[in-house]
Amino acid sequence: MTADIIDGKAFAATVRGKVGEHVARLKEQGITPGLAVVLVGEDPASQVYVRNKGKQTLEVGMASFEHKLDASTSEEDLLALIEKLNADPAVHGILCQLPVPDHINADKVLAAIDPAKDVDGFHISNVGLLATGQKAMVPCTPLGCLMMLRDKLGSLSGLNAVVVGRSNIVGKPMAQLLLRDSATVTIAHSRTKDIEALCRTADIVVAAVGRAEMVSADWIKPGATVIDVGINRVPNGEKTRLVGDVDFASASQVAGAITPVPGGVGPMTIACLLANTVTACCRANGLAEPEGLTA
Ligand SMILES: Nc1nc(=O)c2c([nH]1)NC[C@@H]1CN(c3ccc(C(=O)N[C@@H](CCC(=O)O)C(=O)O)cc3)C=[N+]21
Repeated sequence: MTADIIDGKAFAATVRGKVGEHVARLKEQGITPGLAVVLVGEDPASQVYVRNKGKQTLEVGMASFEHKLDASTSEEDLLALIEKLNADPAVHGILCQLPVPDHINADKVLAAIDPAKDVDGFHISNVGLLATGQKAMVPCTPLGCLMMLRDKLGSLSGLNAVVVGRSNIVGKPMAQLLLRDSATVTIAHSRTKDIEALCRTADIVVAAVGRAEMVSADWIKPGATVIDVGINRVPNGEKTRLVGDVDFASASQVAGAITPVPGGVGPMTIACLLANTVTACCRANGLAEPEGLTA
């Protein structure tokens, strides 16, 4: 059997289409959603992201505010910029690219962002709201994964889900979202005993460990749905290529459905960032939330 390939690129285009329609409606009322992205230094993964994001923000009709700061920028100056963006009524979403340089405390930066403008969903207020089942801003990557899972499987109720990876950005919020959809959720990580056997019990595997091609066919239950969050650049002759945390060639022989890298979760992450910005804008203006774009 070979798996269905979940086309994240096409799915993301559909999400962006919906975002664009909402933006057009907001503009008729004199409101233009605005997204501010702050990038400190020159992390290569972040640069890829910023490049794609800036283009797509404008394509859906939103305002884009990019702040590229030198790697030597002080924490104080960064916090001052965030305060300015918090107070700016044209800015509905603020994202500070992670990682930030070592001399800046990332937790402090995330805590400074107005939770209502926190389109990354990383502020502890939003983390707590999500964990307690209240209205939150939901992190973009897990939100994109959830949209693809719901689209593929319909209901997730009662399914066994294993999330490989326990990061604050992906693993933990992904587990919260799966739990909210009534899946039976296990979070696996580097200390998990017999991780392969555990994964083989899963109807849904979400791989978010940051290790190239770690999850192979013998980790996968036949017919399972596999979501690959990994973005790993590996040598490929003279050049490099992008691979996920899943060994796609082998896993796709066993899985029922699988996301590719590139073209899977990555494009959905950016689409969900745009979706979150529209959601934040609607909430800020006391308007109904955009349908089909929230968790
Ligand atoms: N505060 C914050 N929030 C983030 O969400 C965040 C961040 N910081 N820092 C960096 C990482 C990285 N990230 C990516 C998102 C999409 C692609 C993406 O679109 N990837 C394409 C491939 C791009 C290529 O060809 O290189 C794909 O998977 O198809 C990549 C990387 C978001 N991040």
